[in-house]
Amino acid sequence: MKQDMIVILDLGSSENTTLAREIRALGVYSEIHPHDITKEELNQLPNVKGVILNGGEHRHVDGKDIDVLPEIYEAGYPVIAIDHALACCEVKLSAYPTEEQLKDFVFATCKAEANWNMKNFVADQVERIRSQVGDKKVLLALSGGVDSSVVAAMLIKAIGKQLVCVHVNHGLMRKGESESVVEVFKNQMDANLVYVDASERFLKKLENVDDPEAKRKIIGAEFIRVFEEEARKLEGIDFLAQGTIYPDIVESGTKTAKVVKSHHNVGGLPEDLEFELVEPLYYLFKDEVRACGVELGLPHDMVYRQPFPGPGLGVRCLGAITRERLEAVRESDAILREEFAKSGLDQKVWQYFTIVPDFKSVGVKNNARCFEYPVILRAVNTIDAMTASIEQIDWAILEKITDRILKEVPNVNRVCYDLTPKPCGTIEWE
Ligand SMILES: Nc1ncnc2c1ncn2[C@@H]1O[C@H](COP(=O)(O)OP(=O)(O)OP(=O)(O)O)[C@@H](O)[C@H]1O
Repeated sequence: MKQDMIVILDLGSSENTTLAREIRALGVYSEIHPHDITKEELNQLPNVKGVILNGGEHRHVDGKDIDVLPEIYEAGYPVIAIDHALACCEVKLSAYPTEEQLKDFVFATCKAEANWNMKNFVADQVERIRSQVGDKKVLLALSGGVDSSVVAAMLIKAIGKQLVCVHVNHGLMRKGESESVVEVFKNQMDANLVYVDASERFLKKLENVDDPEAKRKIIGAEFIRVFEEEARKLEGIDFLAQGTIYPDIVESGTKTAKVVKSHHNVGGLPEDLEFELVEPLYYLFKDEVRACGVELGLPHDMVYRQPFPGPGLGVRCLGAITRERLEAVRESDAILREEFAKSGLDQKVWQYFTIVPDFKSVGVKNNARCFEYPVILRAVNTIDAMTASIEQIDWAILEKITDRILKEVPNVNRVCYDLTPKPCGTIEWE
């Protein structure tokens, strides 16, 4: 293993991730572990140089104060405590450490080296994956999104053709998206890729369904069904890889934090399909996942793309999905993305897309009355997706996009710009 590690033990602080990130910012790898980790478990973690007992406002759990096991102090590592007056170590800080205090502990006391970088992380993960998997096969659901793409690239590097990727085209992908998964993974990286075109099947299931929640449920359940069918066709698979990332774990609730939301990746597979999990991005934050993707040689567009909802364009084709309107969403979205890239807005705006509602309005085209759909543009900025503000797009760019959509997208005769911030409008319309 190439990187030194500082272990943070979670004793109810709400700043565990902030602390982990600050230590990583010093160039030293850091992981958060539960307060009741045993000495043996701690000793099994690679290259531990020091331990931080991170106390805080949630230390009182189920009527009593939680604490680390006394044996932790005998594990042979330097220990520092934050906001934990009863800790049995020399250095006890009453409040969150300053940068100087942190540096002093990490470098002077623990003698950790600043050797945390993506090159070393990838090298360590490749080694871990090889020893976990041996000569067995691993299955991965590859959406083409950032997380599963980086997992795929990592596993291809570690075990090559022992990885089987399954990409499901549910017909709700953006223009060119499934094609780019095939191009990058099958053609360029020579991966073992199973491409399933299930568009017809999804569209059939979604016919006449106009309730947004019902649409999302059908898409999710159908995805699991298709993936399960493919998994059953394959033989001798022992592992399932997932793009679980650190915020998924932290948000799912540690032993002291209240559950923010439960997160399942490719959850929902039947229990008789028993796989052991491979999760090589488990300890990475989103920006680190992107940096890891770059290190693994993935195209910039794939790694820095904007977030895309699981149900895809299905929630932007409002109401009951029709092929006609789905095409209008896909084509207008492609134009919007192209024009944003040309003007550099793609580097600035967090998320931008188009929506096509299920009603028509009157217009005039080629001197004749027409009755067609509107396209709604949305471009928002946010830090945490809890609130969002509207991007003030240059008028000339809006006009150019409008002009192109009206000329190039069939069945559309009107373009609108959504000026609603969140709250009260959510980012997506459904
Ligand atoms: N069309 C698809 N084909 C194959 N796998 C998929 C597809 N859609 C989703 N998945 C799998 O389900 C996981 C969760 O999907 P979700 O839409 O929540 O994206 P995510 O957590 O942002 O991950 P990603 O960035 O990889 O899309 C993905 O990481 C991927 O493994």
